[in-house]
Amino acid sequence: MQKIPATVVTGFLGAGKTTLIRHMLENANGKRIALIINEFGDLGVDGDILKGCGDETCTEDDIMELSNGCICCTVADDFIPTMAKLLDRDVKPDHIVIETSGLALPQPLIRAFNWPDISTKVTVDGVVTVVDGKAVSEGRFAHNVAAVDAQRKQDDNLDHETPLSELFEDQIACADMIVVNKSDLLGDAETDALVSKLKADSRDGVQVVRTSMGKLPVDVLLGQGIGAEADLEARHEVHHHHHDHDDDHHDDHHHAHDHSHDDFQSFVVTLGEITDQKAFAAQVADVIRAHDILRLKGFAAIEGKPLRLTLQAVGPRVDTYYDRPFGADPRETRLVVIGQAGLDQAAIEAALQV
Ligand SMILES: Nc1nc2c(ncn2[C@@H]2O[C@H](COP(=O)(O)OP(=O)(O)OP(=O)(O)O)[C@@H](O)[C@H]2O)c(=O)[nH]1
Repeated sequence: MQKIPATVVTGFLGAGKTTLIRHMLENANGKRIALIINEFGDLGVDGDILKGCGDETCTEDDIMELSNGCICCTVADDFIPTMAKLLDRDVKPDHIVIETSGLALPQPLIRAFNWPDISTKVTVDGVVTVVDGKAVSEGRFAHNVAAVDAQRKQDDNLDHETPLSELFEDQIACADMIVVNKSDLLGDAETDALVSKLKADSRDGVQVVRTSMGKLPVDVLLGQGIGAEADLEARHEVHHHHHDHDDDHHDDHHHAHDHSHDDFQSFVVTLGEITDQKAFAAQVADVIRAHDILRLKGFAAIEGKPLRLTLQAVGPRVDTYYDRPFGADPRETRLVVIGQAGLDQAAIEAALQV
């Protein structure tokens, strides 16, 4: 049986998690997504917002709420039974998305995926950390710090002393993908600076993407294939020494401008038959690295092979396997390339030629 992939979405109150999840549900292309939401008392209205989205592929039954506070302290009482219920259903979800409050460390939640009944059925596809680009670049980390503190006080299991900056570091340390949201409130230069800083502060290979209103293509958000539960060691808290941001933000005017262009772009590259499968996979990995491509996937026609070679790349990790004969499809190589807007399509096409 194939394991169901689960994506963990974390980030402070107001970073844009619910907005991102809603966008994902509205663009799920028939993928059946189940949601587990970690609500905090009265403050959370996410469940209601999401239930109101009315998407056929995500009915009310597909949304489960955890209401006992801090997810990492209630794993055994709340999270595991909820997960077990979800996995017992006749119609299994294609993907599970777990929205956490972002105040608890994500690490204990990921560890829970190693529990006996869970580990054979689900795998952590990836941890997505949503950040409020505006608040982080101003050194505040959350839009409404008082609201975050109030949320914290509601739960006795959470320590009330750790500064937000440290909780933020833990979210970054645990992330497989960092979404810099609210880029509409930042200038391009500020967004660039934040993206570079977060790339430098995160583990190797972590994708940092920018967007606004959580408009991340579902193909970029889901299907990272990380298997985070087997990779806990890499997610230990890192204690970076952040420089003080205090000097950076007297310049407080909003650079809100209209990003009429999309944040992401995708195009198809068509090639002929490939002679050397291994060399081609290596070439694809090089192109992905050189051009910061987020996803690349498709089918390749390999000389002398009747089956199509499926190619799936997340960042520079390229997976290949033969799936089925070409049948009526033309024997050619077709690859979909997905990245942030501004990809150099001509250069990428040229670099993929064999
Ligand atoms: N300007 C701007 N506002 C945004 C963006 N994304 C979300 N918002 C707004 O920010 C507020 C918080 O967004 P949510 O999606 O509810 O944030 P959240 O992380 O789910 O917060 P909680 O679920 O309450 O923890 C909402 O009013 C959103 O409309 C963005 O990219 N730009």
